[in-house]
Amino acid sequence: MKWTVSCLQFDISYGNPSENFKKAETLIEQESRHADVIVLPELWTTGYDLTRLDQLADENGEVSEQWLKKTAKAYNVHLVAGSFAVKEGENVYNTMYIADNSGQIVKRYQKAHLFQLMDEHLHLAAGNSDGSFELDGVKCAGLICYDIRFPEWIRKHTSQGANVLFISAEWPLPRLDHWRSLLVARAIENQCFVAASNCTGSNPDNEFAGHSLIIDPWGRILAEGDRTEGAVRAEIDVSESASVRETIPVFKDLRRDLY
Ligand SMILES: O=C(O)CCC(=O)C(=O)O
Repeated sequence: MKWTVSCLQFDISYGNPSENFKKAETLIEQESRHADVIVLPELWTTGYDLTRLDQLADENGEVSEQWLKKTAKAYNVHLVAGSFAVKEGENVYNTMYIADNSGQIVKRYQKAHLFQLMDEHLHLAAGNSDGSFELDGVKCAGLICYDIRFPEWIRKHTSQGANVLFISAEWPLPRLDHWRSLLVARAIENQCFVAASNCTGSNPDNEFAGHSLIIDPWGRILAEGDRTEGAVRAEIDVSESASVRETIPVFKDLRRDLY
């Protein structure tokens, strides 16, 4: 399977979902002329407006899901739609949605690792299930930002067969070097594609790094953004993941008896 994958990066308007929906839809409309799969950043409708998240969060994901189904179908594109603040009962979850190009929602993943440095644990609840899904018969996983610092969590998904990892983030500029190194490492050690979308711009507390990345299973960077808004796009041949896994059989050589 060959896909053209586009990671969108943009400056999120803080606490302003209607503005962000407009911006995302303009970019999706443009990029859907080229891409089979479009990836969006983390919490892109609200930004990190955590103290107001209780009011801004989407009750049971109703608005997000409706928007997603309509948009994926209208532009005939698979959407790894980044994450949304979704309220369920008393809790707000940092929730990623994936829809296929017919407008069906194929996955909902709630961020498992909350980032204490940005107070996520004070405003959000952590998810307890994994991010594995399939698109066009390709095994994939969708994970969020801080999750990439947990190689065991990523390995769980690639051990289940994921050949493509999609990452949505609001990764701050001061740790841009970590972002790049961790993503390249996750691609090399898991012998899979990584397509990672990160927002640009800033909010009252942070500047964000942009630098969305698409990396192949050998760890080569196929496309990388800078800090300007737009799309970072590359064609990927998903079968390359299996051939790298044959060349260096890391998964066969895992010592599951030792660790
Ligand atoms: O791990 C990091 O340095 C950044 C993580 C982060 O910003 C997040 O998970 O939202």
